[in-house]
Amino acid sequence: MPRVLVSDKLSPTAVEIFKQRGVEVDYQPDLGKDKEKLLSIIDQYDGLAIRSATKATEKLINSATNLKVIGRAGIGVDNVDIPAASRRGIIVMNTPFGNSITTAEHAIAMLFATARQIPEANASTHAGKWEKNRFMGVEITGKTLGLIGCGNIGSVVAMRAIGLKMHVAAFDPFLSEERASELGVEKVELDELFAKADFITLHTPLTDKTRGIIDAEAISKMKDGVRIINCARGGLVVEADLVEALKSGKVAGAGIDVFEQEPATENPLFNMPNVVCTPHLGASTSEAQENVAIQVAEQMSDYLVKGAVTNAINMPSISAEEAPRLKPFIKLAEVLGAFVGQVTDEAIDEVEVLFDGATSEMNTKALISATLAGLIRPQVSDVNMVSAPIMAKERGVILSEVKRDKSGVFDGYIKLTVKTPNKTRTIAGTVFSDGKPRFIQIKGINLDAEVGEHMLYTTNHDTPGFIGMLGSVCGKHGVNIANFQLGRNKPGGDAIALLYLDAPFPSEVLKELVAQEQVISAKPLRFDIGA
Ligand SMILES: NC(=O)c1ccc[n+]([C@@H]2O[C@H](COP(=O)([O-])OP(=O)(O)OC[C@H]3O[C@@H](n4cnc5c(N)ncnc54)[C@H](O)[C@@H]3O)[C@@H](O)[C@H]2O)c1
Ligand SMILES: O=C(O)[C@H](O)COP(=O)(O)O
Repeated sequence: MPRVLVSDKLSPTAVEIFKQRGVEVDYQPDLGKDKEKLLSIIDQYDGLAIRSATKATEKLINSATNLKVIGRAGIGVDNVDIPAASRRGIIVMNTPFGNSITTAEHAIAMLFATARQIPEANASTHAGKWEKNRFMGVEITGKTLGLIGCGNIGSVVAMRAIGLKMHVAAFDPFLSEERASELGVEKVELDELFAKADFITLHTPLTDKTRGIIDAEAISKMKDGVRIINCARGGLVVEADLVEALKSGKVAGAGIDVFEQEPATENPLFNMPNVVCTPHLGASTSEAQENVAIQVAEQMSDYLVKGAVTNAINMPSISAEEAPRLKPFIKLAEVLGAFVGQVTDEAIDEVEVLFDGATSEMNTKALISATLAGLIRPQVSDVNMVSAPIMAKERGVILSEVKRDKSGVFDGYIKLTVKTPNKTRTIAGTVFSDGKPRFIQIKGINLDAEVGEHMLYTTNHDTPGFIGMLGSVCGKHGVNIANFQLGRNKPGGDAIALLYLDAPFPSEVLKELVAQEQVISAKPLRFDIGA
């Protein structure tokens, strides 16, 4: 039974779902803060469920020798070293929608809080001061909200702000004009947003492009008395620059939920006038926490138990419905890759995967990942569908995908073409009704070969006596042949043989075989044909 560690606080519903779906679960909600303890036990788990407190660093990931999936109950995955996870073949999944409304509402709450200085007025009133003249606010009706990042959360913020009679100017390089007009926002460039916004709210991920997007220079382009809200990620706003702008009065207020360093127990923004701070509470409502906990537990269980992939950052999705149908084709794609990977001993320049007929309607991204995994595994054993595309890219492999309508007798098949500096190799295969992969063409030569764990592939001259010679060499050394497939391009031309064996082909027999005049090459192959 797969084992999952929950190392941050999650709704108890998640634990129930894991159990119901056949996953053993270890709920240790404070472990995320105890790096050393987490490091010492992480190798015991197949899955790790986290929020933002657990830092899935390269060190942790490299110690997680059994880990297959990291599930983030929330949106931001900047606390996970995704390249490190991908290199180790670990899927990273998040829950991209479960807390978006809640977070958008927090941003709107910050908008009001900074417009009317509600936290300070509240504290003053509780202190019995009745400072009615001290807290003069601003209306938000008719004001311009500058929205940086108009994705899931930004869009909800925009809709709420429009409902509050604000004008919304949005900067998001990936926002189309159609989507902008559908939302009723004005699509603008960043400098235009800075120039016209009375309030600015951030809703982008933290990336190299967005880090420090609000710094002293950006602030200098803003209206005097602007108010800035950050409920996305610490690091988007340069805190030291914001402090200076608040001191000078250029910025009239700020609502900050996320900080450069978290947990933020000390920060120059603390106790500044009209700076409203919350401890990364954007997603903290009972509704959102229930949503993300249920979703992450379902997604992780589906992956660990059924192989379904949903909302993965580093792997194409495979729905629970398509997983059973796709599984034999994933196996096919892997064995096609594995065949070429085992007969190739030089660098791979180009890979083309052709999907014919029914296979072209399938999840070809997942099938390509599986093909690449099979192709690379003979060189790098620790590779899977997650890490293979990255490894191929790192090695400069040019990848192309071709889809075409049914073109032959098979409902659908996959054909792999691999180019190396000196050779182009092709192999095609399909899945028969028994759910097992078959090789149907090698080097353009048709055949119908069942795929076995142990095989022998030979290329030879098409001359009489080859079959007898091969049979007698095998027989002499006790090599039992379960199945034997032959093919040739033309009489007397290039021929191939593919033998399905009961055991690995002995290396000493291989020497005897390749010494035969008719044999051009002989290569023992091994395929993982397990479930
Ligand atoms: N405070 C919290 O508790 C909390 C809760 C949930 C999410 N978040 C954070 O909110 C952020 C946004 O979440 P989302 O669900 O809306 O993500 P999303 O992916 O749906 O939207 C992000 C948007 O940012 C845009 N973007 C990317 N680079 C940009 C750039 N350089 N300039 C402008 N826009 C850019 C993208 O095109 C996208 O539309 C994430 O970083 C997430 O971690 C915080
Ligand atoms: O990215 C997110 O989903 C938020 O930052 C929420 O973080 P949390 O799960 O730690 O509250």
